[in-house]
Amino acid sequence: MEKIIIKGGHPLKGKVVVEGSKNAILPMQAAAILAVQGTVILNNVPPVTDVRVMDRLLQFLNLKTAYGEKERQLVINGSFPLSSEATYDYVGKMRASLLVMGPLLARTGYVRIALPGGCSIGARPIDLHLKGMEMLGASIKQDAGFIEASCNHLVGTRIPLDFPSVGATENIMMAATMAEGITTIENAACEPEVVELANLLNKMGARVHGAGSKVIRIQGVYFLHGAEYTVMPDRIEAGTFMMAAAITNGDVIVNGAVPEYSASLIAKLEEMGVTVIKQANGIRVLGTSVLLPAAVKTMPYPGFPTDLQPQMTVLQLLANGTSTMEEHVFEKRFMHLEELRRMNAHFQINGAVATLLGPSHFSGAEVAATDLRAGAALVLAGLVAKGITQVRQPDCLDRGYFHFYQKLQKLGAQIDRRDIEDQFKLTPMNNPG
Ligand SMILES: CC(=O)N[C@H]1[C@@H](OP(=O)(O)OP(=O)(O)OC[C@H]2O[C@@H](n3ccc(=O)[nH]c3=O)[C@H](O)[C@@H]2O)O[C@H](CO)[C@@H](O)[C@@H]1O
Ligand SMILES: C=C(OP(=O)(O)O)C(=O)O
Repeated sequence: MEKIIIKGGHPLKGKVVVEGSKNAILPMQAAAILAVQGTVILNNVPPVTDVRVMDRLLQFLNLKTAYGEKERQLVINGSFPLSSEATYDYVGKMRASLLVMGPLLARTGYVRIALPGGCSIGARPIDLHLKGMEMLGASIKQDAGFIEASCNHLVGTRIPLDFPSVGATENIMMAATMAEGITTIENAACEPEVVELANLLNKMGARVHGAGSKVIRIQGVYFLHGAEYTVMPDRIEAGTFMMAAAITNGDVIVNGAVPEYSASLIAKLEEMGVTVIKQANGIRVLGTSVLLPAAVKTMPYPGFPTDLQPQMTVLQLLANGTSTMEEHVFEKRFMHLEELRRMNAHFQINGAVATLLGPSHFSGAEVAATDLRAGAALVLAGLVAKGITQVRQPDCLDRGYFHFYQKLQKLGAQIDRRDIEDQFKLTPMNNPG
């Protein structure tokens, strides 16, 4: 069984380079479905698992994809007749597979996609995606674990979202690029990754206006073509390293981190006594021996990102006093805290609010990563824990971090990833003895 093993107590020092944003790349890969001519070339694409799963799904749909001549370059050619079915093999592995729905519907008029289930951070319904497709004129059927959407052609309309869902905004935006007339998405998600997708779509010939604001207006066009795009740096990876520097009382330059995208995190770090210096190509973070408590609420952008919530709770647990974390995006995103309890964390959870009773003195323990960011939080805790921490299910981290432990090693962390034999094995039921 693979584990990440960490010996805590080493301040991080040096420079780390941030990869391209996973959450920007995934919808861009899906957007390549819309290009009936030419290729979509994406630069700054790390080979994290989620990107590879989306790549396999595109191949399954009959797009031709390849890593390009340049490092971290992905080339996608969708100018072939496409298949329109995404099976549970893909959707079950990664919820973002749902992002092929809008583009496939726009391009082929039909899509059959397995229903994504809930996951370890929440139920994650897809009603807003479906409502958007329906309002554009698709008829939706649900049967045998699949959603089927079909249309003669899509027609632009006004689509108010009950919640500024990132995925629904992206899916509807992609579907609307080739709809007849104008689509207006109201209460749209304002995340930088949505802006990135709009920029790529516009390079492909779409007419998307207002991305990054609450109202996005899409004027439909007849067809989209290939384009080349360099993806923005991953603000969640950047934030994770900024917090790793802060908790270890380190001094780290996070190269590629964009202050504007990390503004809510920077504000909280400064409130907690951490020094944050904005530089030309990144952000330098200098830790402190005493972290101050803080109250944090996750919110859609530009609020504090839910994808940095588990990592932030580690800082709050270490702070000198009581902090609170309110999770307003996903209803089950405190599972990492139960794992941190094994490491001596003290907290109470009441619905969406976690009260973090600092200062916790972490002691190394064996813990399990329940999802990507939970895994990152456990590794961060391991960096400051007394003794050895072992994090099970490290493949969760591979979904969105490339060379995570190697980058920490380079910054001076005592960390490794090893295959350790499982001592507990049951004989299969059908083969007793
Ligand atoms: C691949 C990707 O970009 N993933 C990000 C994306 O996920 P994702 O796009 O899935 O997140 P959403 O913004 O859609 O979800 C936010 C909230 O809206 C709810 N909801 C969403 C859709 C819907 O049809 N109905 C509904 O109720 C969800 O259950 C959740 O409670 O944004 C999240 C919020 O910033 C991030 O944590 C994820 O890392
Ligand atoms: C929740 C995340 O991703 P996804 O939406 O793909 O599950 C994440 O990146 O933290």
